[in-house]
Amino acid sequence: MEATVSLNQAGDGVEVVVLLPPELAQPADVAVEVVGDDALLVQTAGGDSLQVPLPIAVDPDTGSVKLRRATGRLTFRASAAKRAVISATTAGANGGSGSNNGQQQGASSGPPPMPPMPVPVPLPQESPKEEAAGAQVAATAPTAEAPAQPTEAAAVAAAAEALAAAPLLSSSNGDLHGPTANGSSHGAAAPTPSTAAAAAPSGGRSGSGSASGPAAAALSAGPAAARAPPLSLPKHASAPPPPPPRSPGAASVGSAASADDAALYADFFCNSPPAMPAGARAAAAAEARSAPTEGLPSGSSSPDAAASDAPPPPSPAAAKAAKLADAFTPTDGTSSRAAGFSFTAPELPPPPPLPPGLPPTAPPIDCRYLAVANGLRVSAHAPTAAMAELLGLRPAAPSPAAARRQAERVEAILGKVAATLDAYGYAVLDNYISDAAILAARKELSVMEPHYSPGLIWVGSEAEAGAQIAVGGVRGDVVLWLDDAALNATAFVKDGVRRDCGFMQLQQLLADVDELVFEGLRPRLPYLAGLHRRSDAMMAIYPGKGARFAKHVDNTTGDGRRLTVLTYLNPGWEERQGGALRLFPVRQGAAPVVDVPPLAGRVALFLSAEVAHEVLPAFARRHAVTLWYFDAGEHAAALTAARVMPGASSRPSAQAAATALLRDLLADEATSGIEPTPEGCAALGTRVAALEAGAQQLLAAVLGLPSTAALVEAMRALTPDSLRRRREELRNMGLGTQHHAPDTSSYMQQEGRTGRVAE
Ligand SMILES: O=C(O)CCC(=O)C(=O)O
Ligand SMILES: [Fe+2]
Repeated sequence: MEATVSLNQAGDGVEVVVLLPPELAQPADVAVEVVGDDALLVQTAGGDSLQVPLPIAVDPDTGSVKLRRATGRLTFRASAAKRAVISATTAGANGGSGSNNGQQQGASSGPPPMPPMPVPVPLPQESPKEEAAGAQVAATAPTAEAPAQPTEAAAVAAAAEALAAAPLLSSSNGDLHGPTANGSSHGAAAPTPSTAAAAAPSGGRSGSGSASGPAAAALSAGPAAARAPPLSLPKHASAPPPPPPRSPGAASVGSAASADDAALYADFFCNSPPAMPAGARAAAAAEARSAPTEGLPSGSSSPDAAASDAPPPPSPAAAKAAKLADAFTPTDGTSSRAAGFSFTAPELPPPPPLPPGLPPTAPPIDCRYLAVANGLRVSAHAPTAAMAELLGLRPAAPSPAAARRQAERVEAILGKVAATLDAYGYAVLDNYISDAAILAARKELSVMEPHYSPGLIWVGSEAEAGAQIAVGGVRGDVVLWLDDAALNATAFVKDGVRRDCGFMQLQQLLADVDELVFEGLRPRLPYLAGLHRRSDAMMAIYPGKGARFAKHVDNTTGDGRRLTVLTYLNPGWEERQGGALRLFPVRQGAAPVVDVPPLAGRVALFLSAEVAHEVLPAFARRHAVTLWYFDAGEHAAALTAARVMPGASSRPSAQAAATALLRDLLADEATSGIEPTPEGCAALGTRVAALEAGAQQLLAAVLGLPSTAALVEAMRALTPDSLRRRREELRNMGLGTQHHAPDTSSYMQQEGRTGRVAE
């Protein structure tokens, strides 16, 4: 890449022309960030990067960058509000030559600026959210097409207008650092049966489930300032404005990048700090300093303190130690879990009512600002980024003022997410994963798609007893469990054929979600204080054709899962394609049904034991990643219970026989071998009576019967009607049934009974 730079006529903007590599397909592949106060960092998803020094100092929060795909042209503008500052700085920086001359100033190597070429380029079929990106950037600051808007109202209006116009844009004015400025090392989860055989784990990353490779660590080594003190959740004060009345039926959360939410953009991108007068800011800073900081690891400081005192950054070893300590120590909370891991499943308190003043449906929260950091880290995995680092092309840490603003902005977004989850029991985050990261992860997964298997549901009356079976009418997806070994594999073997694979981008995506949960939310919400690990990643594809997942609650038996987190990987998803996640919130005063379309980059969070949900029929291929985060105490109790399970029923043959029978018993009438006729029921009774004892024990436990004798008797007494009813119940899986096995994998492994395909 090459760049030239020139000041515009008014002196409040800079035009940067970057020649992009010809193979660059779309603007989503380019991330641009203001670094320090006077440089742009341009990075492609392929790992190329270029630092462009600017002839003027600018404010990273109020500048914007625009990219035209057709011409590979970038325009950088500083906001009108900053003009005075810019002029003054420019005068100093350029020896008083002034900035209104329009002449080329800080040109680096490369050809002269290209004239604008308004050649539209057709969008690719699966286009990422270009419209949203366009609106976003336009809302950030004035551009050549949208002149400076001095007031908040005007900025909001510009945002709304831009949403309608949606030019071809993609860029970011963002923060190099994620929510807490590091790659997470959490998520080293117990293995779960994986359908992919991880044939050749990569040596360099052995033993680590973390996605934070060396390059990522280098890129994300930011100020610890991003770690904010726990929030006292502003349930009333931060209430977003009520949404406009909606048509009856389920509320739909739409997208945070819609005109309805222009206020959010204004909040985060137009009028972000420093909006407070200097005096008020100082007072707020003093107040923040005196505020209690419990929950913070020792040695960390508030954003303000970090910014003004600029403490030296901790050594990498110290930072790693602090992070590990933080990861495994509950950071807050009043229950016994705060002191360690209790071994009794904690009772969740009854859900509180929705605080007054909040809209019945939680508005989606725009997290693009955080996604910028994610996008940059994704590209950091490429070797060229490491090379840039070595050559000193990477910018130094941002200035203290810029770091403080970044931390404040991150804090505001995370605070909003925590407050929303707290108030509603669910939250929807938009644009948390960048388009580039989504596309990259999908590409990595595409090689595995033939190896997804039908999703299983867990049936059983207790956490420790039951079976996993596939019942298409209940759950129509196919899934691929990716554990640490699979995520680190470089090849897999299936049917004797070896194929290369690699999941760097996916690992980064998972690390970003882990970071959100463990470092963004756990310290802020007492009932998440005990989160200690998460499940393996469950990749799911609903193949279209109306595939769905019936209504259910994820954790009804105290299996340890506290938070369910879904990430959607569907560029260009349209509402008419269905496939919305339908939530059934239970908070008094909240909308009882909320539909969440599976838009790319969207992350939906909800409390696993509280919020029933289903996937509405999907009429296009729908990709999702599901992660469950475990509460340490409840999880330990569930694992202990699984370990003391009696022996006979745990034999593989017993499990297989019970599963086969259950599948027949509960499957669609069309696909089951058991007819709902008197003859069919009689045959069933005979079949159950002939099963091995272990299988009978399992079935009895699954169906909630006290003994194997009771099971045989119940099966003999089954009538066509009661069989139909039982099937119907399962299809409308309600609160009494869970569909995922509790994480008993350590037990399963001891017994050598993992479901792993070892080829
Ligand atoms: O994909 C979704 O939106 C939800 C899937 C789900 O409920 C589950 O896997 O438990
Ligand atoms: Fe679920």
